[in-house]
Amino acid sequence: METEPPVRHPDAPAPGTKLGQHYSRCFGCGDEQPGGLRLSATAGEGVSLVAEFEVTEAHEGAPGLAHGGLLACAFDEALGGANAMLRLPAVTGHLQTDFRRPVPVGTRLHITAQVDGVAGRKIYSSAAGRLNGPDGQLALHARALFVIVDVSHFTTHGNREQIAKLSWDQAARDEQLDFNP
Ligand SMILES: CCCCCCCCCC(=O)SCCNC(=O)CCNC(=O)[C@H](O)C(C)(C)COP(=O)(O)OP(=O)(O)OC[C@H]1O[C@@H](n2cnc3c(N)ncnc32)[C@H](O)[C@@H]1OP(=O)(O)O
Repeated sequence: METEPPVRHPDAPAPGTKLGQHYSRCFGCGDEQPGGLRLSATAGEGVSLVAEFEVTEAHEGAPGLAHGGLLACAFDEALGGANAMLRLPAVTGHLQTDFRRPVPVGTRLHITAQVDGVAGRKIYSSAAGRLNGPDGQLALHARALFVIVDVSHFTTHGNREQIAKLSWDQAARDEQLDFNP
């Protein structure tokens, strides 16, 4: 697949900027979602971000170990967040996760996510997850394809009332995402 290098949007949040939750009920980042991951993300260099979340008992699969599906969710969220550097609304088309090491409850999972290339509406991304910090043991690796969509994707298929409550302009002022409700 021929891709173009991703181009960081001139209005993308500066490296080091903490990205706010894009929707308070988002399972990945929202603070009003019981048992949610509450993943916090920071803009990285280029078209990338760094994200972290703490694995709790709410995220267990086997006793004391994270559920793989929830870990994949964290990667979906982090990889989706990297699209903020392009400032293009996009949804996950394909997500592939390699689970290399178990992730115990109490781990702070450190994720680096980046956009690798763009081909038309297709955004190709990858991410790595390490245990308890950027120098920790590699536990997961993921690749994803996001497809750029019009905002009408969300208003047509989603909850229009909830979407109307989102303050898109305020979000933009706060340098948060103004898409992917
Ligand atoms: C800080 C946080 C920031 C925000 C984080 C958000 C994280 C969460 C992100 C999500 O979880 S989004 C929710 C999960 N994803 C979805 O619900 C998407 C459901 N799927 C769809 O709505 C449609 O299938 C989709 C919009 C993805 C594509 O439909 P379209 O009719 O618009 O496009 P089309 O099917 O023509 O595909 C466009 C291109 O993408 C390709 N494509 C689409 N899906 C693909 C797929 N699954 N695998 C490979 N290629 C795929 C397709 O082949 C085509 O390639 P070409 O341009 O080369 O012809």
